[in-house]
Amino acid sequence: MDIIFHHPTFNAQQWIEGMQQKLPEASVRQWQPGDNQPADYALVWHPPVEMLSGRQELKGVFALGAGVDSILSKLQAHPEMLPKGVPLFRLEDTGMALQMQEYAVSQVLHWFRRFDDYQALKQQAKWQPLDDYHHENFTIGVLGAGVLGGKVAESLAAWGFPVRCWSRSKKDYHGVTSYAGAEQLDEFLNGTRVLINLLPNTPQTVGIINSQLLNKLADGAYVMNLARGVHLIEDDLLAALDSGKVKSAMLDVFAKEPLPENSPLWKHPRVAITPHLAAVTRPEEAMVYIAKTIRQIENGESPGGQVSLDNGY
Ligand SMILES: NC(=O)C1=CN([C@@H]2O[C@H](COP(=O)(O)OP(=O)(O)OC[C@H]3O[C@@H](n4cnc5c(N)ncnc54)[C@H](OP(=O)(O)O)[C@@H]3O)[C@@H](O)[C@H]2O)C=CC1
Ligand SMILES: O=C(O)C(=O)CO
Repeated sequence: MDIIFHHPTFNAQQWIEGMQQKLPEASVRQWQPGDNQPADYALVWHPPVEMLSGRQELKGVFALGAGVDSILSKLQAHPEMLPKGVPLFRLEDTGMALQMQEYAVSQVLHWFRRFDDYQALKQQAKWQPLDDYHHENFTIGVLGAGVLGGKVAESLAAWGFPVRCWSRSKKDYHGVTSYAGAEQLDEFLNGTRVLINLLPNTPQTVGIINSQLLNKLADGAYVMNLARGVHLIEDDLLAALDSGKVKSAMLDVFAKEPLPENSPLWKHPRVAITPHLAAVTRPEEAMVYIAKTIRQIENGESPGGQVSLDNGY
């Protein structure tokens, strides 16, 4: 079995040795330009077109992340990159759900306990107890209720918040009210105080967090974007912050990354920023998952994690 690997920043040696150890029968190599020797599987992130083009012999391509938008958009321009019938897999959880839970829970508690307000008061050397917020007025809405969104929603429900989620199909997550489809989006938004985005980037979800949507949230809402920058119209968020409709935002992803130095988001006192690291690929967990999936394919089983090219995620 031959496996080729390409990632612009990961330590290739670590991946080659790790995969080799998990699949001793495999021969794993870092793909180099000009290498068109046969391969059974490809592990990739931002793959060059020529790495995958015409490789009809592949039994599977593994994206080394959860979101496959960058690969799918490249495929639009270069359909030959994924020969017909070759399945594309992505990482399902592999340690990312826990990271997303840590990120979301810590920030929700930060807002709920009004640490943002106390930080602002501290700047003015003001000792001033504020009114408590109450769980019943702190409804959390998670846009996108898949592998990551579902777990984030459940972890917040465990803290006693009313939690709802929105997805294409109905869900049955513990302590979480499920809304599904475009026809239930308004109902989902109505009363949502904290909006957390964990949708995939698809033609249906681009620009979904815009002024129309923000205006449907509860007054003084909070917005957390953990999915993709293109989901959020940054100017609309800034307008909603300035009008007071949105009280604060925590953003991990941006329309342009790295976020340009002249972006007004950097200086906004009620916007917090992290550089796209809400959940990163954990090599060990990812390799265990990929090796397990390869074994399932080799045994003629149908593994999970296959991307639907029709749905775009
Ligand atoms: N900031 C970061 O560091 C990271 C960001 N991400 C981002 O998080 C995203 C989510 O990951 P993951 O949870 O694994 O993805 P999943 O595919 O498991 O979940 C996607 C969810 O979105 C829902 N959805 C998709 N399209 C629509 C639509 N048009 N209307 C309503 N709901 C929709 C799906 O509904 P249904 O369940 O019904 O299909 C599903 O619940 C990734 O695509 C990636 O962009 C991921 C990792 C790290
Ligand atoms: O896995 C993903 O989709 C990511 O965004 C990782 O940073």
